[in-house]
Amino acid sequence: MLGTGSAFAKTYFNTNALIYTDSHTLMLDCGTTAHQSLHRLGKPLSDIDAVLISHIHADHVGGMEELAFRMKFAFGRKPLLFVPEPLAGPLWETSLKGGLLQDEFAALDDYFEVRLLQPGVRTELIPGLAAEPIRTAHIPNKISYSYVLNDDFFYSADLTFHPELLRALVEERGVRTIFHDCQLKPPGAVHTTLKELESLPLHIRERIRLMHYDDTKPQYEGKTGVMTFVEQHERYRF
Ligand SMILES: Nc1ccn([C@@H]2O[C@@H]3COP(=O)(O)O[C@H]3[C@H]2O)c(=O)n1
Ligand SMILES: [Zn+2]
Ligand SMILES: [Zn+2]
Repeated sequence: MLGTGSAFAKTYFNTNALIYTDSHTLMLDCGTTAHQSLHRLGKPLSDIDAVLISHIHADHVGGMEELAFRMKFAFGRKPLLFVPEPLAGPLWETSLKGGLLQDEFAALDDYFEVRLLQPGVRTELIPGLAAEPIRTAHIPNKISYSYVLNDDFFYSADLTFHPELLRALVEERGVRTIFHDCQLKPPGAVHTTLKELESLPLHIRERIRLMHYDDTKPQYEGKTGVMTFVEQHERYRF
């Protein structure tokens, strides 16, 4: 995990991840703190082959301009950009265009090898990594996706509580691990609260790990039962 913090956490980097396969490295969300986190890890940006985006908030896409510029002008290449089709237009028009537009560079594919994903469709992104975007509720009328990775790992990104989805993932689809955003103190508003997650049955809770938490997280350590915290700069196998 490049980070496990909430959007405004100061002691944790943004909840972004590096996913390693045998041959590639993919970044899952590239927020404002992503490059600082990579630097802290001693991980060169040139090691990144691909990026996958969940939604347009700075803690998830705020590092995309730096990624695009450095890849293009420092390394002379275009990383793969996997993005659900409905998000591709808004990603350029409402987020990246302001910084990246210059005469001859006027679209996402001037900076990235763009691969459009279809919501609800499982696609192999790179050898050994398949992703299915699931449109999930975060902020009313905001396009936002969670991902099922390799059929048995669910990454919520930012999600308001959706117990039926979690139940279906576990009971019908055999998802074994859920990395879920967790707002420690209510109200959740645009995220899922710890209290909401604690209301789930044990067989679901025991698959959940908590991420996207605020700076008060140390006060909750050891108090979240079977749902333990995901830690930044730790590696997890799935
Ligand atoms: N309607 C909204 C919109 C945003 N927010 C806060 O801003 C953050 C943006 O990044 P996030 O990780 O989605 O978390 C959001 C809320 O903290 C919020 O609390 N209510
Ligand atoms: Zn967020
Ligand atoms: Zn968000």
